[in-house]
Order: sequence, then structure tokens, then C-alpha cells
Amino acid sequence: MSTEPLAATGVVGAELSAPALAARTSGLRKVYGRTVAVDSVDLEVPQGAVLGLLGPNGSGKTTTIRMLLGLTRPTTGSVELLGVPMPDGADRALPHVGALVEGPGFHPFLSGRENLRRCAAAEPLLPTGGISKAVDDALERVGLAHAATRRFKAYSLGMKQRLGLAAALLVPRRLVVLDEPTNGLDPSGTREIRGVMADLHAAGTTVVVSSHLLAEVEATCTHVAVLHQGTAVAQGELSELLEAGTPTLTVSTEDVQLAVDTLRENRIPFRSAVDGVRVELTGASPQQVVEKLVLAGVGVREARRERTGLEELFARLTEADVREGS
Ligand SMILES: Nc1ncnc2c1ncn2[C@@H]1O[C@H](COP(=O)(O)OP(=O)(O)OP(=O)(O)O)[C@@H](O)[C@H]1O
Repeated sequence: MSTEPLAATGVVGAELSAPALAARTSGLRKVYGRTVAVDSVDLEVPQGAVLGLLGPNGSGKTTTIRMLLGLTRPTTGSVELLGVPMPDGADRALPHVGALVEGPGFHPFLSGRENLRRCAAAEPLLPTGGISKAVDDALERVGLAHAATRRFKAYSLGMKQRLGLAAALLVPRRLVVLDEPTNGLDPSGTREIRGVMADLHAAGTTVVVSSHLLAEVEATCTHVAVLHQGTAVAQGELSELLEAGTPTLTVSTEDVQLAVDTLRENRIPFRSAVDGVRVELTGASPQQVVEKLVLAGVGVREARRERTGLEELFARLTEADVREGS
């Protein structure tokens, strides 16, 4: 399947404007009975971004995605998808949006290919004559061509997940929304999904992907929004969010106790480990830290400056959960 950006086809999306934000929410809130699933979420998804929606279990990722796609109505607040208010503008926006949201309704007794043909027939932007090729291209793209004739019910969880992704990719999209797309996939399947996301990004398609796999988000996304208990606690470009964290200097040494005493004396914040210390570079530069340690007689084996990993950022942002769990 071609991964040409839709605007380049000159057909798809011609009636939609090209807003700077592929999706935006404003004051988004969803309440189920006594549960506030999502609260005051102002999400901005820039055109062309790969935005990772990150958060612990129950933080509101799926509910946010369902509201983005018009699958459920917000209690209060608003959603714009490709510049169109949702859910009222669903018929205009959704043909340009591919989505993989939990539990795609495939028929268990039909093959993967037959299921996709049914999905393809319902695509308003796909001419009837193009269905066979679109289906075969999508199957190929998600690595399911070899199992195209097998019944859906005989598919593994990972294969079912891939078929859902194939359905999202039947026609070129302006926006692709994936809810936990690597669920149930083995490492090679996960790599393939990463490849598909990279292709979409290279073609200019905006991607929103939810995940609880931090390393995955760090490796594949340009932007991140972190949800915690229904609210967005951080949002922005991944590189900026990482830079916003405290840089650290990891010092390897056998003289851990001497290093600890020296840092304490100099009031330099740190955490100790069995094979060294992790120094927060809030007041002192890496050179100053190493100089103080060496002058005190600490045998420094290695000193490495590190950015705050997304994992650490995530742990800090959701530290209420960490405390509860400890
Ligand atoms: N249809 C519903 N009825 C009642 N409560 C719901 C419903 N959908 C979600 N919730 C509740 O809303 C909160 C947010 O759920 P949501 O599924 O959006 O979180 P999530 O971040 O996607 O979680 P996970 O990573 O476990 O999938 C949870 O407390 C959940 O139990």
C-alpha cells in the first residue's frame, strides 16, 4: 500500500482543511457513575506528530481515545479531529482516520482476508475496484499475507491485533489512532508495528498511540502526553520533556562510602548504589563533581552524564502510585 500522505493524492481529505493540530481536546471530562475517568484534559496533537499517550492502568488512555474517535461522548469539554468537532462531525473526519481500538469486531468464521474485504467495502474513500489490492497490501504490510485464508478464530492474539491494524491501514489516512497496538505481540511483531509506525510518520501521517511500555514510547514517539488518574500531568515534545528532567552524573567507583561522605560534605544531592553514586546535577557541573571526588581520594572508574529517561520522568510524575505501591 502506498504510504503517500493523503494530501498528496489530491483526493482524500480534499474537503477538510489542514489544521496545525490533527486533534485537540479542551476541558475534556468523562464521568462514569462515581468514577471520573478523564478530567480537564487539554490535549494537542500536532500535524505529523507521533504522540504517545502514556499512563498507568486506569489512567484514562482508552477513554480519551474513545472520545477522540467519537465512540463515546464527553461528559463536558470538546474534541476536534482534523479540525472537525466530534462526535457531530464524525462522518467527515472518520474516513481519514484509521483506528485500532480494543476488540475490533471481526467475524470468527471468516478468514482474515474476507474480514478485511468487509471492512474495505465500508470505506467511503475506497473505490470498489480497489478493494482487492488494498486488502492484500494491508495484509502484507502487517505481516499477515501468509495467514490471509485462515479463519479469524484460529488467529493468535497477536494475529488478531495485526488484522485490526490492517483494517486501520486500508486506505491512506491523515491520522492513525492505535490503542495499545503491541498488546499480545511477540518481539518480532512489536518490531513490525514499530516499522509500520515509522512508515506512517515518514509519510506525514499523524499517529496517536497509547502504551504503558515506556521504552516503546521513548523509541517511537516525537511527542508524549502522560495521563495520571484521568488528568494530563505532562505534555509536549519528547525531547523537551526529557531535557526538562534533572540531568544526572552516574559515577562508578569501588569507594562508594567515601564518595557518599564527600558528596554529603559538599551538599551535592545524590543516590547511592552498590557500584557507585548517581549525582543530581542541580548545582554542580560534572567537572566539579568529579574534581571533588578525585581530590577526596575516590577512585573514579567511570563518570557518565545521563538525560532523565522517560521511565524516571514517568515514575516521578506518577509518584503517588509509586508510594502507594511501596
Ligand atoms: N464503560 C465504563 N464504565 C465504567 N467505568 C469505566 C468505563 N470505562 C472506563 N472506566 C473507568 O475509567 C477509568 C479509566 O479507564 P481507561 O480504560 O480509560 O484507562 P486506561 O488508561 O486505558 O487503562 P488500561 O491501561 O488499563 O487500559 C478506570 O477507572 C475505568 O475503570
